[in-house]
Amino acid sequence: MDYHVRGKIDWTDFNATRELTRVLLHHDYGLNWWIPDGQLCPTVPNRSDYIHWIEDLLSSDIIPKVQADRNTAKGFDIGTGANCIYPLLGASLLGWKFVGSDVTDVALEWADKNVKSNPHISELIEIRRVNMENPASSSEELNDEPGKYGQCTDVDFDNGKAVVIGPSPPAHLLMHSGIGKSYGGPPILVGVVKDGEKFDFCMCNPPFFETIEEAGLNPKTSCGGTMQEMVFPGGDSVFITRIIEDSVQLRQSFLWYTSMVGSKTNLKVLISKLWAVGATIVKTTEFVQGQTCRWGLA
Ligand SMILES: C[S@@+](CC[C@H](N)C(=O)[O-])C[C@H]1O[C@@H](n2cnc3c(N)ncnc32)[C@H](O)[C@@H]1O
Repeated sequence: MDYHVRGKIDWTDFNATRELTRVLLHHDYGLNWWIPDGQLCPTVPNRSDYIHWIEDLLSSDIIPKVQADRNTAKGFDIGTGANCIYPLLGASLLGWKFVGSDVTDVALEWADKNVKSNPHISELIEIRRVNMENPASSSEELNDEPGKYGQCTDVDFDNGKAVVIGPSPPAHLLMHSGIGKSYGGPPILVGVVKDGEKFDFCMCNPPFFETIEEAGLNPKTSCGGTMQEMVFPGGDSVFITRIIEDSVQLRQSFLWYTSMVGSKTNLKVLISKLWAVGATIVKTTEFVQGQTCRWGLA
C-alpha cells in the first residue's frame, strides 16, 4: 500500500532536529548515530554534499593521485566532532578510510561511540586525539607580513577562479578577517598527522565564529553547538590560515586540502594567502550555508 504520512517538525526544538537527523542517517545511510544534548547536530544534506564534492575532486585528474595503486580513498577530517558525520558518511557511502581528529573529550568519546555503533564500517575510521600540550607555534609567517601577499579582488564562484593583484588586503578586510591575529591554538595537521602518512584529502568544518554571540543561534532552527565547536579566537580565517601553513609543510602528505569557509569576505582573504604560498589549484563552491575552498600543492 502506498500512503503518505504528513508530519510537522518543530525546528526550534533540539530534540526534534536530533531525532530527524538520527532517522535520516538510519533510513538513508544505514547508520546508527547519536549525540549528547547540546552538541552540534549536523544537517545531513549539506554534509553529504561536501562528501560528494570531494568525490568529484578525486575523480578528476587535476592533480595525479598520491598512490595510484590504492583503490580506497583516505581522508582526514579536522574537528570531526561528537557527531563524526564526515567519516560516517564517507565510509558508508563510498567505503573511504578516515582519520577524524578532535580536541575535546566529549567529541572524542562520542565520535568513538558512533564509530563502534556501526561495526560494518568501524574498521575504516580512526578517531585521533589532538595533543593539547603541544600548542602550534604562532602563524607569524602569514599573518604578520600582510604586505608580502597579494590581495584577492574577485572570486568567480561558478568557475572556481580567483583574481589576485596588489600587495596587501585592505583595512576593512583585515578588520573582519582575523588577519593579524596569530594562531595560538592546539595543533591542527602538523603534529597530528604521523610521519609517512598519506591522505588523498583533508576536510574541515571549522569553528566559524569569534564569539558565541556572533554564532547567532538562528532563532528559526536549533542545531545545538557548544562554545568549543562554534568559537575560535580570530574565527575561521585564523583557523584556516593555520591549515594553509600546515599544507605547505605537509605538501607531500595530502593530495587535496579542503575547508568550509564561513563568509565570502574571509574566503577572499584566504584565497590571497593560498596564492601567496603557491597553491596550484583553488576551487571554491558556494552553497547554502557558506563556501568551501579547496587547494592543492603539487
Ligand atoms: C564546527 S565543529 C564541526 C563538527 C563536525 N565536523 C560537523 O561538521 O558537524 C568544529 C570541531 O572542531 C574541533 N576542533 C577545534 N580545534 C581543533 C583542532 N585544533 N584540531 C581538531 N579539532 C579541533 C572542535 O572541538 C569541534 O568539534
